[in-house]
Amino acid sequence: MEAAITRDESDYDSSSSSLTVPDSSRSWMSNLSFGSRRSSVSLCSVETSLYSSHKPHKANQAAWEAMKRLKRAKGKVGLDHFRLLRRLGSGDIGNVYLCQIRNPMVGLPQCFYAMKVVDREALAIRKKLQRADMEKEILGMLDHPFVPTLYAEFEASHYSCLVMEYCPGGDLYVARQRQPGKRFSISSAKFYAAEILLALEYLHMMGIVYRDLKPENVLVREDGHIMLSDFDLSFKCDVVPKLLRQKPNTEDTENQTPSCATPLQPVLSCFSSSNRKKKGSRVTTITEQADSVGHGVGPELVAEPITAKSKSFVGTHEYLAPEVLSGQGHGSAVDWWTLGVFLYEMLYGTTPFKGENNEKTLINILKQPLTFPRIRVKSGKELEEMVKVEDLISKLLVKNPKKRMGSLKGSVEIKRHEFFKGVNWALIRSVRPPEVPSDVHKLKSSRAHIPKLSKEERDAPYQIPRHFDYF
Ligand SMILES: Nc1ncnc2c1ncn2[C@@H]1O[C@H](COP(=O)(O)OP(=O)(O)OP(=O)(O)O)[C@@H](O)[C@H]1O
Repeated sequence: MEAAITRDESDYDSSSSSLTVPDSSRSWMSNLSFGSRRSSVSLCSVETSLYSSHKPHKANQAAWEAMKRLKRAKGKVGLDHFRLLRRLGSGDIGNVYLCQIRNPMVGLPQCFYAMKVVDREALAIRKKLQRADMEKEILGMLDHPFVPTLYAEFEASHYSCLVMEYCPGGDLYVARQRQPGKRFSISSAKFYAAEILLALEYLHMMGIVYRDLKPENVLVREDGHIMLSDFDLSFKCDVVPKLLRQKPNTEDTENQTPSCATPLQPVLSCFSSSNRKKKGSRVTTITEQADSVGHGVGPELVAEPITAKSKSFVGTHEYLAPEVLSGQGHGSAVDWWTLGVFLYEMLYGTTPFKGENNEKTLINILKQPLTFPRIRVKSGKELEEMVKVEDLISKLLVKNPKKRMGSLKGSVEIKRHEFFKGVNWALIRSVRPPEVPSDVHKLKSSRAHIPKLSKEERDAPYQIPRHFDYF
């Protein structure tokens, strides 16, 4: 139960405290609550939207098809076209609602969407508008099975609305509470960590440093696979893919000295050509292609924004990397640190440097050596797996970012670790996940469980004045 802090010095333009709250009255959409769990806060910079209507990964999805048809029929999508069903959650910058298209498309199933609604005026007062704009810009660029699809975006009055893929399975923080001893099994933790690793790999290739990995931000989709959410703390940078030549059969990635070959020309792409030309999206390869070179002995493709630097103090206390705390500048290696903290929390039910209070947690992150609690294992096989995962976590939680696993060659180094041996990276999205949300069918067939908003709110939500209670 921890709130996060933010100080901002480089990629964002304001140094205002993240916990400053305007004294204001707003409508239903601003009815935000704070501090339900560990939350994260910061500010970020505005750039033009890269929203793309070309989403190859969603080509056969009914929700995407319905949205395309709606756009074709109406010309422009707006709030009037949606029926809001209930609030799914709220965070530091907005509320998220479950919604449906008002008039279902003939021949298509009625689909659910998640609509994130941000009060632009309120955020401007709190100097957090740029965070919302950054999130919108980043979401518009994404097209990957483990990150959200932005189906539509529009403004309504002073609200900004993002219509995204809906995840009915909740988040991994809640899922962890359901596990025996509030800990995931090693195989479940491996599955989730592997999918997150692929999502981070994709983001890094797109020049996006995520910065806010924590179980609360890993949502579970209808099919049980994961979706990273919440991109308002992310930052964008340029990244140029490189081919690293390496000696054959070099298993120990830490001791390799890569030599940089000529930067790879951006010729392979799973992204739209319009995106490719824009700042921050010069990376041009697909995950599977990176996989295939990552396991061979030939040159390795590396698309890691190694030189990207930010000095913003952002994230969630227990997940902050040492270099974020020291304020000397941080880059994509923060995501590999957070992957280590995430794996630790999944397996041990707590984070590795948690102190009695936030201040002590931060000191521990900087000074305390990593230790692992003893947990009972049921078999020799499990013990073996435990040894491997602890080795991986130790390599991810190296305090010096330059020596951290992944900092040099990105995800390929981590994917090759013994713990992930046997993971079929290219086909992981076809593997049966540890849990598949069981109530999805109930949710679909029984509308009685869903609506929580009054008719008045649903019909004209932004006109209803309500108390503004951020905290
Ligand atoms: N696509 C989705 N499907 C289902 N629920 C979602 C979805 N997106 C967000 N939520 C729910 O809404 C909550 C708030 O969303 P989100 O974290 O994006 O808001 P935020 O204001 O950016 O939060 P933060 O304070 O962490 O930055 C989430 O914790 C989650 O429970």
